[in-house]
Amino acid sequence: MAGRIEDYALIGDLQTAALVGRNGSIDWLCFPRFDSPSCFGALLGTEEHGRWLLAPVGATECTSRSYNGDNLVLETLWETPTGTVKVIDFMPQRDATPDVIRIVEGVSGSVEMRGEIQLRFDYGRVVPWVRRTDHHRVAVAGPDSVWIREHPSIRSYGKDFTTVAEFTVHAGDRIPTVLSWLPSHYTAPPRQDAEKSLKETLDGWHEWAAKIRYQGPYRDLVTRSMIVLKALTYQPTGGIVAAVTSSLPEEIGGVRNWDYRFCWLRDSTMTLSALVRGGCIEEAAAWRLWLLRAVAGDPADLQIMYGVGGERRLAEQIADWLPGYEDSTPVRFGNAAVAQLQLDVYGEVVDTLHTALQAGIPMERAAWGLVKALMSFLEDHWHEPDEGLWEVRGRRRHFVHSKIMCWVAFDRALKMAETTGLPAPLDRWRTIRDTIHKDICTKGYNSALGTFTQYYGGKTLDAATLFVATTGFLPPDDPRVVGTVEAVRDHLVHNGFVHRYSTAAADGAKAAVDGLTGREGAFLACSFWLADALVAIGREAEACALFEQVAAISNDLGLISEEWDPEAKRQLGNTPQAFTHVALVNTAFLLAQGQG
Ligand SMILES: OC[C@H]1O[C@H](O[C@H]2O[C@H](CO)[C@@H](O)[C@H](O)[C@H]2O)[C@H](O)[C@@H](O)[C@@H]1O
Repeated sequence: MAGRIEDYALIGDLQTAALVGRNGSIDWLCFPRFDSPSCFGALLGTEEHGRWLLAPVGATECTSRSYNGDNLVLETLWETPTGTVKVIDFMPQRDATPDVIRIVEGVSGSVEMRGEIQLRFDYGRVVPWVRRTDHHRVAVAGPDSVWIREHPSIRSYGKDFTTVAEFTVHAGDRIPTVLSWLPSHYTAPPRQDAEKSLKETLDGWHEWAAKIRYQGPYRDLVTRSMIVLKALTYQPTGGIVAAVTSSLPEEIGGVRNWDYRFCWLRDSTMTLSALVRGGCIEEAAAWRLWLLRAVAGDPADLQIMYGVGGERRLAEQIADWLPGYEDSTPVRFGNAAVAQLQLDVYGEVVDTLHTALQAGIPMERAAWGLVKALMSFLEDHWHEPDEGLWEVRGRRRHFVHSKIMCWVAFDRALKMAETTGLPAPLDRWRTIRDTIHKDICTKGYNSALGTFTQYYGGKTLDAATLFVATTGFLPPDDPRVVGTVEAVRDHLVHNGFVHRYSTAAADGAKAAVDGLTGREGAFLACSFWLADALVAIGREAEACALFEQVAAISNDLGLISEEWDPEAKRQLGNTPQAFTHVALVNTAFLLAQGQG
């Protein structure tokens, strides 16, 4: 059975990632890309769906674990009655093949170790044929092959479609196992020197993390979040995935299970802004090139998300052979939200291009051409109902947040045109910006309730309306802004955590606004957004207390998923999620500014 979501550690090579449990089991790994089918999928089922256990014989949980500094090299320690052992897990920067390397280090005494490698390709469905060569065990099925190279001191044998390894580690020993993926028609992968790879991996992360500039009281949290955001970046293209997992539930046992291994324009633009804020400029330049390639074509065909290579077809499928995380079904691969209209993404893209310009990345012609094409599309469509940033699966509505972000798109496009002198229909854009503003203030604000609402004419709330306080849409001391911040704080907070909206049916409707059954946890990014809004309206102390309370639920390694169950007190949803880590970084920077 899979562990709790917060039990998992992340290792990755900037093209894919693996999750390692506190019991020493790698329960999630997709080769060769983030969005490839898994070969270890126990996270969404049982060990029969693939995993790699490496732990002392009879051990359940480790004694402690940590990253070896500002990197993704995981060190898991077990203290046993006969001795102490450390397992060092990492994925080296990609060369010819993607690899996972596990080095067992004897710290004191001697410890009996056991490894169990159960490879199950195609999301746990395919049991490969395994054979032995001179130096490897090779597992092959269909397009995939995995090559396992063990240290000579490891005795391994096949049993019940599992490669079992048994060995003793003594103080001072370092015993590596290297697992590499190759397309199945290739011959053996190049031989990896595990210790050399470890040093290169540590050096690579050290060099990258040295760029991070944050001066404030939350250094460790911010640095870990920035490393997570970097790990979610697909290095060959600059695309950024929303999380490394699929179908970790937003409600245990519920249906709200989605695949996040894609590049949402919303999530990736927010990630970019956080990376730029933290001093990582190169990633912004790479992402902009990714964006220009991904969206090339008719602006009317712009999608709200793409594959890491810019792929457009991300069809949603149900994996009915997988029992799901703690029986949460259906398990989905692909994401039907790809076909939705979400008008906010225009604002997020243009806002991020504006942030990049302010950070010194010049606006070249192709990027400005994109801005103009986006604005031209938005001119004709801003007034339409859409599915909004929460990607509702109910009917389209005039979501207030979507409209605010349309206003942001025109506002930032104008700012860029004004500062660069680039050609633009300035008067027309100003007129539309002001028309949108008036539309929102007339139809999206409920004066009886004293707050902006979730959608035009409704009475329900939405934490995304907090953006009225932080985008410059209205001055922060405007009573409508203060009223909205207070309404969210008073009505969407449960046990100290902010829900994005209510999942109960309201406004006389039979179904919930999101069209889904069940409920969900508190959406963690929204708690940080509330903290940002509190800072905007001058309530720093309240913001700081909220930030610290929310940040405290990150796991022992500083990782956070999408949601939090405020009653069961456990993480929910896909992990680690860019949205949450981005929001944490932004709030930490904001609070540091106030304290500086
Ligand atoms: O709540 C229903 C929707 O949930 C997912 O979307 C959420 O995650 C996205 C990626 O982080 C984020 O951009 C979005 O704002 C969130 O609501 C799911 O991907 C959707 O298919 C689903 O309808």
